[in-house]
Amino acid sequence: MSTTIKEEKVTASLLESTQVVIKEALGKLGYSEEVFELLKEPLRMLTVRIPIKMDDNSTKIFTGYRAQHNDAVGPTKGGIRFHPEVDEEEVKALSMWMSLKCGIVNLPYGGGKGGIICDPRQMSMGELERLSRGYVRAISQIVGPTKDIPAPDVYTNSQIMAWMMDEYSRIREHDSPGFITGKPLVLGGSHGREKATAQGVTICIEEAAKRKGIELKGARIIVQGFGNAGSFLAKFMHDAGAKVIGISDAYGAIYNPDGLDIDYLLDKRDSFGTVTTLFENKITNQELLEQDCDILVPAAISNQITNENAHLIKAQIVVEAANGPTTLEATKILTERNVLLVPDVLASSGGVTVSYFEWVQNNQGYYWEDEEVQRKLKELLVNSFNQIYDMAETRKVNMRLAAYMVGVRKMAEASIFRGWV
Ligand SMILES: NC(=O)C1=CN([C@@H]2O[C@H](COP(=O)(O)OP(=O)(O)OC[C@H]3O[C@@H](n4cnc5c(N)ncnc54)[C@H](O)[C@@H]3O)[C@@H](O)[C@H]2O)C=CC1
Ligand SMILES: O=C(O)CCC(=O)C(=O)O
Repeated sequence: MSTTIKEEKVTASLLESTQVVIKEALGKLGYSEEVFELLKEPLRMLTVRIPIKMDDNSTKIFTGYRAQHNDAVGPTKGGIRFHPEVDEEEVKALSMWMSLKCGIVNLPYGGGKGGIICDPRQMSMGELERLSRGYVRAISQIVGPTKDIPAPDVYTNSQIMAWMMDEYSRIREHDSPGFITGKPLVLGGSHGREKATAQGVTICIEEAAKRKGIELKGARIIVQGFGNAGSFLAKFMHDAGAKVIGISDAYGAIYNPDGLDIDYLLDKRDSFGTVTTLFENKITNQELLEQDCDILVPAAISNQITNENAHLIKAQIVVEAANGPTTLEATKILTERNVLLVPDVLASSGGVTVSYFEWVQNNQGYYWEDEEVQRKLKELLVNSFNQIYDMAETRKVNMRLAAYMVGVRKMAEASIFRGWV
């Protein structure tokens, strides 16, 4: 019972704190209160109940959501999360962050996000397939290549995207690769999508390190989370000559000041990003965040750096690969302590950027080489980083507020031009 109350409190504050920063950003840019009223919540939120036949022949009803924040700029876009702690308020906040990411990288989208309350680690492949297909049937009226385009997020992957694409194509009675991104290459996926989030984080780390005068080669890095975002990032940092001294997953953290054997860990991790269960000598996720390092990358879940531990963070640079890992109070504390915080809506925008490239390729029916994807991604993210860093300097605001100011502008302008406010 007490866990439920705590979870509700935490997720409600994710939405509220997003609203606080959006309001401040719009105010700084001179937009009216009506614009805030429009943008403070998603335009649409669908709740669905999905009955699934389980392997033991029982029927289980799963609850899922799809939020569409604002489609003034274009169709909405954003991932689908399969996690036991998914809830409505969190999905709303996640859809709003997607709008900001698309604004920051200047993609022709608004933000969307979906989630199902479930624990895929406890489900068979058959159950997962039926749940993925059931979710698509339940939301099919409001999604589509020109309406709302889903993608992977926590505990979903290219196989789940493939089932969902197949189900949508059957409903519409024509092949619809542009309905969803993050697909396997053979089904119209893009080169580079799997590693895109980590690639974007890497670009942000490189830029932030330059600003802080830190040499990446030899820099000590801690990464919380060893899934899609965290594990690729650990590999990229290791390959760049940095020393990855700590990583974690949902079951704990491992730490070695001399550096971890990243290739071994990558080889041993499972498809849910679990690897620490193989080790006895562990520390907790919270202890990991407080270890001495140069660069800290939260790449797992929200609300990890709070007013309780922000003053204990030793890193000079914090780059948010996860959505919402740092609370507003903690953002203030880190900024006052002169830690360079690269906010989620910028740092994790590499995923949706390459998802956009995938959708463009699906629409054209013409596919790009990996190098082209890498070049275009780098160009966009370096430009976005510079824009936000300069905004923070010239307007004397923290990096999160600067990112919201850059991210919200196009959506506000498009809503005004459409005559919505
Ligand atoms: N996959 C993508 O393209 C994108 C992901 N993100 C964000 O990055 C973060 C990680 O996502 P993915 O790597 O895709 O997920 P994933 O499902 O591949 O991996 C999740 C990782 O987080 C760990 N984890 C789960 N619960 C945890 C807990 N309570 N404490 C510590 N670790 C925990 C898991 O063990 C696993 O290592 C999420 O916040 C997600 O929203 C952001 C942008 C794009
Ligand atoms: O790739 C996408 O479209 C969305 C990725 C996502 O859900 C995120 O950036 O949080």
